[in-house]
Amino acid sequence: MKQRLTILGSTGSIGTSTLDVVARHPDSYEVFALSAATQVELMLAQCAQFQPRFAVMASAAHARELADKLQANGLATEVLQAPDALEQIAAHEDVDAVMAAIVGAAGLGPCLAAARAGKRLLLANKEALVVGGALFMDTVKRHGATLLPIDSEHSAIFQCLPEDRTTWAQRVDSILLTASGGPFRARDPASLSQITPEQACAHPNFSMGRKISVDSATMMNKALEVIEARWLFDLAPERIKVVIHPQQIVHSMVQFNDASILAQLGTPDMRVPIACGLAWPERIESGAARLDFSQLAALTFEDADARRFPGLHLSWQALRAAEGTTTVLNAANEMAVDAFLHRRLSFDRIHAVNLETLEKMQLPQAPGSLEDLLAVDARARDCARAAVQRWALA
Ligand SMILES: NC(=O)C1=CN([C@@H]2O[C@H](COP(=O)(O)OP(=O)(O)OC[C@H]3O[C@@H](n4cnc5c(N)ncnc54)[C@H](OP(=O)(O)O)[C@@H]3O)[C@@H](O)[C@H]2O)C=CC1
Ligand SMILES: CC(=O)[C@@H](O)[C@H](O)COP(=O)(O)O
Ligand SMILES: [Mn+2]
Repeated sequence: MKQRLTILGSTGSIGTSTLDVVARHPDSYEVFALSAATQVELMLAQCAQFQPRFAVMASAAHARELADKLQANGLATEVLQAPDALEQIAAHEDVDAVMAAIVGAAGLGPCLAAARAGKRLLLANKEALVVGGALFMDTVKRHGATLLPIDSEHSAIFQCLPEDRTTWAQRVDSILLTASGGPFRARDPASLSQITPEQACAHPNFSMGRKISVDSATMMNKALEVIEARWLFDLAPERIKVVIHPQQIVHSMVQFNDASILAQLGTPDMRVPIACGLAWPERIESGAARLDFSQLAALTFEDADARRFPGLHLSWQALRAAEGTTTVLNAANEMAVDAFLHRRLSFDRIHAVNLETLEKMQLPQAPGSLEDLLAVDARARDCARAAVQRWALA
């Protein structure tokens, strides 16, 4: 029986890598539904190749445009419109697994819908878990969903941890998330105000979407990954460490209480964690190049300089603060990065917007529901929008 897949965000970097792996295994996987925001032409091409039952677009206009093109090409895929349709294709009774590859908090609703339906949830969309936190993990557990990390560091940790989750806490001292340090790791911090979106999106090892690429450059990606790891592996923040490893051959490590360290290595190619998530506990061909140790110059490791990467430490700070603070941090960062990408804010002020939003946002009570979380997210975005305007003019 083939695994029937919904791919949320199929036209993005993770989405297209997922379809690359799926196309290598036509006897094991079939595409049930795809989703995108605005890329109609790419979605049309994906529908022609994989013939999904449904395709979802973010707006009525893009949905109509896709429907017309599908009809003109004699393709039977039915077009639906987000946001309701995203939850529909994530939870559909004819779906076995959902690849969560939408960028940002926008992916939280469909992720929770997949979890409530007890699906195999392949999570790349780290912001959904950063915002959802305890509610996300409780929903997975309560409905018997299977949550598999796709983020390369968290996939590495998952591959190194013992299968028996009940004994992790006693055997694991800490986990070490590796980080590239981004494209400006060795650059003079005084010159960061001049950085352009194109420079910030030039990641040293991976070709990724624009938002995560900027996050890697500020190391806010690693801050989000610390929060993601806290929830995925139920670890206290102080047991989650970060080490800069520019080559990104070691994708992260687990430090056990007998001083052993287990690590997962490989070429920096997202098709490896994607294949791992699709096939787990089996393994399938990912298409990634094999690591040739004779060609490896050196594997180096260094501390993350708090001066150069002030955003990284906001993760542990937010995890120790009032519940909902990580939702505020994520919302502020999404707004600041979007302003930077649209040239309304300089690169070196992304952190200032995040800091100011955290300082100004009051959290009277813990957000206990999705509605509460979305309300905190919306208020934080309003607060961050004002901070962007202030810092853009300063
Ligand atoms: N890229 C990578 O290597 C890695 C990515 N991740 C995580 O995976 C997620 C996806 O990243 P990536 O693939 O790089 O992102 P991209 O920006 O490349 O793709 C995002 C996808 O989501 C769609 N989308 C964007 N906004 C919305 C919205 N508001 N509602 C519905 N769909 C939307 C896009 O549609 P459209 O194409 O039409 O704009 C696209 O299909 C992120 O959370 C990222 O942090 C984690 C590890 C590595
Ligand atoms: C491929 C992946 O998982 C990204 O999160 C990438 O690792 C970015 O890494 P840095 O944030 O360490 O540059
Ligand atoms: Mn990562």
